[in-house]
Formats: sequence, C-alpha cells, structure tokens
Amino acid sequence: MFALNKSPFIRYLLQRWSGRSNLGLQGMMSLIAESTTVLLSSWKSRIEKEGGVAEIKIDEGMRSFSGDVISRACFGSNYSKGAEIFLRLRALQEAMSKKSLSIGIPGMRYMPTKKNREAWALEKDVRNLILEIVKERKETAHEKDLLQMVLESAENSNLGQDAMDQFIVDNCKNIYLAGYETAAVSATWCLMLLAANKEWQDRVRAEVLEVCGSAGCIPDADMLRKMKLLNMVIHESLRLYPPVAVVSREAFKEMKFGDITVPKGLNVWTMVLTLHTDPEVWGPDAYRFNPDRFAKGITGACKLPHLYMPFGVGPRVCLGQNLAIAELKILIALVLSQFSFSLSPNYIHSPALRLVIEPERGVELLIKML
Ligand code: HEM
Repeated sequence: MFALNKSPFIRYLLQRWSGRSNLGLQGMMSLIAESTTVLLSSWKSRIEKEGGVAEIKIDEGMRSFSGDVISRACFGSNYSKGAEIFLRLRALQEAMSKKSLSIGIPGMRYMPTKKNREAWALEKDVRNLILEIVKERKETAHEKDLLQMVLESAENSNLGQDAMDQFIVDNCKNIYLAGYETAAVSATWCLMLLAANKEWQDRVRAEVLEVCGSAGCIPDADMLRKMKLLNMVIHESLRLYPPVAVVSREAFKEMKFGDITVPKGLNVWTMVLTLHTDPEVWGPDAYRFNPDRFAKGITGACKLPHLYMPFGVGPRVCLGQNLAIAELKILIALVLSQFSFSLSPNYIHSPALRLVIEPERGVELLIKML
C-alpha cells in the first residue's frame, strides 16, 4: 500500500480503465456475482457433506473470491491462472511485514539475511509468473483490461526490454496487492461481526430479502443503493477493522502544526484504527459494534467526518473503493439470503497488524443453509 503512493501511473490507469472498460457497472456486478457464486457453491457442498451444518474457516474462501474478482476485472484472466501469483504474493506480504520490523537499520534490506533471501526468491517467482501471463497474452487476442493498458504503455515507452518487464511486473503487483488482501480481509471481518451479532444478521437478511425478492437473487445497482442497513454494517465493520491501519504521507517541505514542526522529508503516519476508535470522535461506545451510528451517514456518525478514512483521504484516496464496496455488498447480500451462520466455539479473536489488519488465527463459522 505504501509503495502505491509512489505510483501515480496506477491512478492514471485505473481512471482510464474505468472510463474505457467495456464491463460497465452492471458488467462489473455480474462479474462479482459470478465469483461469489463459485465460493458459495463450495460452501453448499461442504454443508451437504457435513450433514446440514459445516464448520468453515472462511479466510481462504474470501481470498479466492477477492482474487477472482480482481484478477478477472483487471487482468481478464481467472483466479485459477492467478492462483500461484496470489499464493506467492501472500507469502511475500508476510515476509515483508516481518522484514519491516528491521526498517530503520540502514542498508538492512540489502543484507542477505534469511528473511531477505526468502523475500527475494518470492519476488523472482512473482516476476516470472507475471511475465508468463504477459507472454501468453501477447500470443492470444487482446483484451481491454488493465494488463492490456500496462502492456500498451510499456510498448509505447522508450524503455529497454529489462526496464519494460520491470515496469509491467511492478504495476501488476501493485494492483494485486492493493485490491486483493484488503477486500478479502474486509469481507472476513464483516462476516465475523454479523456472526457475533445475530440481531444485525437477522435485520440485514430481512432487508436483503425484501429488496432483492428471493434467496440467491443477484442484486442490481438500484437494489444495492436501497440496502441501507447493509451499507451501515459495512461502514461499521470498516470502522472497527480498517484493513489499512496506517496511511502515510511524506512532507515535501517543512510544515508547522501548532507547536509541532515536521521537517522536510519526514514520513508522517496517520493511525487509522486509533482515529476510528477514539471516544472523543465516536462517543463512549467507540469500541462497540453499533451500525446504527451510521443511520444518518458518516457525518451523523462522528464529530469530524474526515476522521473516518478506511479508504484514505485526499487526492491519493483509494481508487478501488467503489469496486471494493460493490464486492462487499454483493457478497454479503448473497451470503445472507442463503445461509445463516454463527461463530464456531473454536474461533479465537486474534486481530494482528500485518500489512493489513487480519485475523491471525482465522475466522471459523458454523454455517447452515436457510
Ligand atoms: C475494502 C477494500 C479496500 C480498502 C480498505 C482500501 C484502502 C486503501 C487505502 C487506505 C489506500 C491509501 C489511500 C491514501 O493514502 O490516502 C488505498 C490506495 C489504493 N487502493 Fe485501495 N483499498 C481497498 C480495495 C482496493 C481495490 C479493490 C483496488 C483495486 C484495484 C484498490 C486500489 C488502490 C489503489 C490503486 C490505491 C493507490 C492510490 C494512489 O496512491 O494514488 N484498492 N486503498
């Protein structure tokens, strides 16, 4: 996520792509629904096999889902093709979050330590896999997706072959990293909260069935807009478990904030989770799951609305936020309309700050068909 701040090209690409994509909003929604259906069919078979109730650790399923969406939306390929890349990017992310403990020691990232070697090997694998997809792409029909745009920009540049490959790999990696774990972990936390809060699960399910008509009906854009309770639950979930815990900015010049002087070149970290749970901003129940606080929107929920920032803030705000919210709404609506679920007695609450805030020991749910 931090690397993305140095990548205005991605912003340009996503803006260009959203204007030019032949997917359109409805196409994007069917694509998300297809990925959801794949996931939920696997849940159904588990439930049938296990006699009506299945204990499912949902984390991997959420990753497959979000990987499938981002891969098909942005790269035109499906999850099975990107699966190996995802696995390595996840391992790379873990290796990097461990490595980040040693930031601050000059030159440390160039030392051939065990962790660094592990990360370098993964980087190499990811690079080779992406370049394999690029090679296949060059031999087959062109699609108007993000990968195609990256390729066109690389070809129109004056870069040599090595620099061109690096350009393609960096941009593909950035999009995967930005949109994959964040959306997956948001869906996981949201389902955990609905499992732990049965009353809200029932309320949102009733809304989904009322707006969408029947179980398993794929919501259209209008239906998504009408599901207010669902929206409130997603806001509250992103407030309590913002996947990106820190938003960073570099001071380009010396700045003064009251008595504090920020020197040029300093990185300022905004702790999103701290802002999202400050009782001064959210009231005495700041740590409680209470989606009702969003009944009148973000401005009604907190004293200073700009302090709610799950997608960051300002000109570098998340470019994938509409895609991410659509993913969450469609997934949760389809889950609620077909299943009921509660926390498994084996669930251990273990939020851990890696590159995203994730449940270290996973989320196990007891799931049955309605
Ligand atoms: C719930 C899911 C997501 C969350 C919580 C999230 C959060 C964020 C945050 C906090 C930032 C940094 C913003 C800042 O510095 O002010 C960011 C940047 C970004 N996100 Fe997301 N994101 C999510 C999903 C996605 C998806 C699905 C994509 C799609 C490809 C995406 C693409 C990007 C890009 C390209 C940037 C960099 C923008 C720039 O620096 O110009 N994100 N995201």
